[in-house]
Parts: sequence; structure tokens; C-alpha cells
Amino acid sequence: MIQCEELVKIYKTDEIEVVALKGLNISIADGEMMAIIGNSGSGKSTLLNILGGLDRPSAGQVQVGEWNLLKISDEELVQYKRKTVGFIWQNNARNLVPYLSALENVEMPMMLSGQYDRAYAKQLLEWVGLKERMGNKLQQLSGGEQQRVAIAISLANKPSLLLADEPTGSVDTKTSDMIMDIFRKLNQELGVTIVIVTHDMTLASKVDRVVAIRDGMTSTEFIKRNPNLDHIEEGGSAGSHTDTIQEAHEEYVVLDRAGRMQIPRAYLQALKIDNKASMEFDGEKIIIRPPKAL
Ligand SMILES: Nc1ncnc2c1ncn2[C@@H]1O[C@H](COP(=O)(O)OP(=O)(O)OP(=O)(O)O)[C@@H](O)[C@H]1O
Repeated sequence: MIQCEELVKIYKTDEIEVVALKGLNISIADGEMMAIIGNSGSGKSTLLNILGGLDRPSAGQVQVGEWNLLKISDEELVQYKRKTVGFIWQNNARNLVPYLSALENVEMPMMLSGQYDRAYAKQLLEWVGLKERMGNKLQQLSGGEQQRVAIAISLANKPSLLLADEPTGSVDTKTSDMIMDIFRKLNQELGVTIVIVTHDMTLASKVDRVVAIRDGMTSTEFIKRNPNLDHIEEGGSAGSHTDTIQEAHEEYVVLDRAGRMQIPRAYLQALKIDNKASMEFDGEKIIIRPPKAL
């Protein structure tokens, strides 16, 4: 579904240039539900905004389904945003209207795109557990309920890709679990591809694949050892909220096509490796050491 190669994003202001993505590679399969983690400023939102068509890449390749987002025209981009992609933010105040009901909020984007369908709007609100509250005005709903309205809105145009930037950032654990359950249901029953950007490791540990971004590039990847654990967890007999990524997932370092990889700064500092290292292949493994003293 998504293929990014050597993706670069440069923000230019009057004085400075910020290189937010520095040749990022990532591919995400059709129907996958995965998470992206990384420190503040590592480029997560920049990547998500590019994938959502909210921002233009500076160089590299980025393909989402049939769309080449580097070459896409402005008119096509409007179509892309309407038809292919749905977006959920941490703070949804900007795309919810407080004096309209939950149902009206979901119907509005449908009207704007000429695909008005009240029955479907109701069905979406039922999906997110708001059947009884759909007539309530947004301002009468709790933060977690509003977030679920936002999820229903993001699905109003039947997107095949759902992008969520810190979707559980401002809700409690119970609502966060509920939102993850909704995502899983959407993913499994409707086949929507879901990409979640998060700081929340508990949430990240619930998806099959987690990709870490460091300094504008993908650095490590965590793959769940037993993808079936989630289903057991739903029944309440396995898994727990204290699951960390390390417990449930195997960690791999990401290599790009040219064989480049990122070595964590902490390792380099511990070994006092600065701008070069010695590398040795012993037939089984590769050993990286500080350079020999000359
Ligand atoms: N519109 C912009 N203009 C200039 N620089 C920007 C802009 N947006 C982001 N940046 C810079 O690009 C880099 C990556 O930012 P980004 O928001 O993608 O990080 P992030 O990983 O999502 O961080 P956070 O977890 O704090 O949201 C940062 O150095 C940021 O300051």
C-alpha cells in the first residue's frame, strides 16, 4: 500500500532550513496495522502529514496505492484526500463542530464530498460505540467520546488508509483500549490499512509491527513474536497492560538497499566511536569496534 524510498522533507523558513526526513525508507503492506514511534522531533508527524497529503515531500519517492505523492497534481491531491485517506489527530477540536450533533458531524464531510449517506453515518457511530449518543451535541460529549466521533468522521469517505497521530494522547487507559479495539475491528473486518504514530509504548506493543524513526530515518523495527496473542488478550486470559515492546516483539535494525543502518548513539558513546570504526566479518557475524590506535 505504502512505499517510501529515500524520502526527504526540508522545511525552509526565512533564516533556516530544517531537514525533517533524511532519506527515509519504509514500506507498509495492504491491510497492515502498524505503529511508528520515535523521540520528539524525529520526523513522525512529518511522515504522516506527507502520507496524508497535507504536506509535500521535497525529494525521494512516496507511493500510496496508485498515487505517486511526489508527482501528484493539486487537483489529484484533493481527490486523494477525499477518497483514499482518513486522518485522526490527538486534538480533534479542529475538525469537529461543537454545536452540531455527533451524527451531523459525521454527515458533514459526506455532504462536502457529495456522498451523503445517513444510514452509513449511523452505522459508523454504532461501530465506535456511540449508538445511544449520536443525537448529542459535540460539546455534551466527553473527550474520549469526541475522539470516537473523530474516528467515525475519518471513515466517512470509506478510506482504504487510516492515519492516526497520537490518537490516544489525550484520553484515559480505558478509552485508549476502546480506540485500539475499534482500530483492530476496522483493520480486520474492513481491511483498512492503519498507521498509528504514538509515544505510548503500551499501545505500540499491541500492533504486529512497530517501526522506530530516529533523526529523520527509520532505525529499528519490532515484529511481534506471536501475532495471535492479541486475540487471546481480548478474551482476557493472556497479555497485560504492562506488556512492553521488548517482551512481545523481536527487535531488528533496519538496513536500506545500500546497506546503511543507524547505530544507536549510546552504543557509539560507550565505545568512544566518533567518525569511524573498524568492522570485521568473522564468517558468522559482523563486529564493529573503535578504530585501532595508530
Ligand atoms: N512547518 C515546519 N517548519 C519548520 N520546521 C518544521 C515544521 N514542521 C516540523 N518541523 C521540524 O521538523 C522536525 C521533525 O518534526 P516532526 O513534527 O515531524 O517531529 P515528531 O517526531 O512528530 O515530533 P513530536 O513527537 O514532538 O510531534 C523537527 O525538527 C521540527 O522542528
